[in-house]
Amino acid sequence: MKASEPSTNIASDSPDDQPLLSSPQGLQAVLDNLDALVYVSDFETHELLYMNAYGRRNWGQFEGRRCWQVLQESDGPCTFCTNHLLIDSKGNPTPPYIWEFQNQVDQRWYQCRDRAIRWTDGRLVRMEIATDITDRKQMELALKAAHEKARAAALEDELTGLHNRRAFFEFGMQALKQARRNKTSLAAVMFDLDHFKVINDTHGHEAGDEVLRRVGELLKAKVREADIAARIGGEEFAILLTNSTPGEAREMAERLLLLIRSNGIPFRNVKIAPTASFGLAMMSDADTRLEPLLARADEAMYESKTGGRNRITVYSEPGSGQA
Ligand SMILES: Nc1nc2c(ncn2[C@@H]2O[C@H](COP(=O)(O)OP(=O)(O)OP(=O)(O)O)[C@@H](O)[C@H]2O)c(=O)[nH]1
Repeated sequence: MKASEPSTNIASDSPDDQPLLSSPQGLQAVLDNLDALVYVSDFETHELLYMNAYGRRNWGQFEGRRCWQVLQESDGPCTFCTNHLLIDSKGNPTPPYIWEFQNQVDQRWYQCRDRAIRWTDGRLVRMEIATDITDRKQMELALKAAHEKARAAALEDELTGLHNRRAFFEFGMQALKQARRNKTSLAAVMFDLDHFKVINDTHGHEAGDEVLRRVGELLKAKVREADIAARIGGEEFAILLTNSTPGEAREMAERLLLLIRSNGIPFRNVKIAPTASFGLAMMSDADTRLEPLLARADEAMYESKTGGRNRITVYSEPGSGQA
C-alpha cells in the first residue's frame, strides 16, 4: 500500500487523515493483539460487521450474527443498548459514551467506550472498545459490601438484632421529619423490663441475655416495616409507630405487654416470666426533634414504674388528667 492510501477501510475523522500504518495487515495485527474487545455493528440491524481476535476468542464467531446474539445471548436488542446516546438530534455522531457493565455471557465487568462512526459505505455503525475491569470492579464491590456491613453493624444491637440507640435516633429523626412533612401521626412507645436485676441475680446474666433476645424477637414480629424498633439501653426498648392513632399505638403496647408476661421464656430448666412497664406519647405540632417526644414517653413509662409496674401509661399534659 502506498503511503498516500488510506490505512483502513473505516472512514477516519482524524484531523490530518494521515495513514498511521503501512498495511491493512499491520492494522489487523494491532487490533488482534489488543487486550480489549473491539467490535463494529450496524446501527439499525445490529449485525456484527467486525470483531477483533479478543472478541472472537471470548464470544465466538460473529459473521452473519447480531451483537446481542453473540455478546449477550439474548433474544433481541439489549434493553441497555446505548445506540441512542451515540447520535445527536440530527443523527450525527456525538463524542464517545463511556459506561461500565457486567457481561451476561462471561459475567465479567467491562468499561465500554461506544461511538457512532461512518462505515466504508457511509452508513452509521456502532463501534465499541470494551476493557475488562473485573478485578477493579470486584475490589470496589467488596469494599462497598464491607462499608455496608460495617454501617449495618454500627446500627445494630448485637444481642437482639434490633436497631441500637444510635440507629433509633438516626432513623427516628427521619421518621419525625417525614411525619411533619406529610402531616401524619407518630407515636412513641417505650418500655423497660421490670426488676431485671432480679432476673440476672436469680438466673444469671446469660438468662438475662436470653430474656432480652426473646423480647427482641417478639418486638420484631409485631412491628410493621415502616415502624422503628430498638433496644436503646440495657433492658429498655423503644418503638416509633408511623401513621398510628393513639388507639392503635395503645393496642400495640397492650399486645406486647401481654406477650412479654404470658409466654414464659425457657432458659435451661426454668421458665422466666418477665413483665414490662410501658409509656406512650404522641408527636405534637411543637416536636421538631425526637427528644421531647421521647421525654414524654419516658415520663409516662416512669409513671408506670412508680404506679406498680407491668402496665401502660399514656402521657397526658399536666392538668389534663391521665389516659
Ligand atoms: N443480662 C443482661 N443484663 C443487663 C444488660 N444490660 C443491663 N442489664 C442489667 O439490667 C439491670 C437493670 O437494673 P435496674 O436499672 O436496677 O432496673 P430493674 O432491676 O429492671 O428495675 P426497674 O427498672 O426499676 O423495674 C442491671 O442489673 C443491669 O446489669 C444486658 O445486656 N444483659
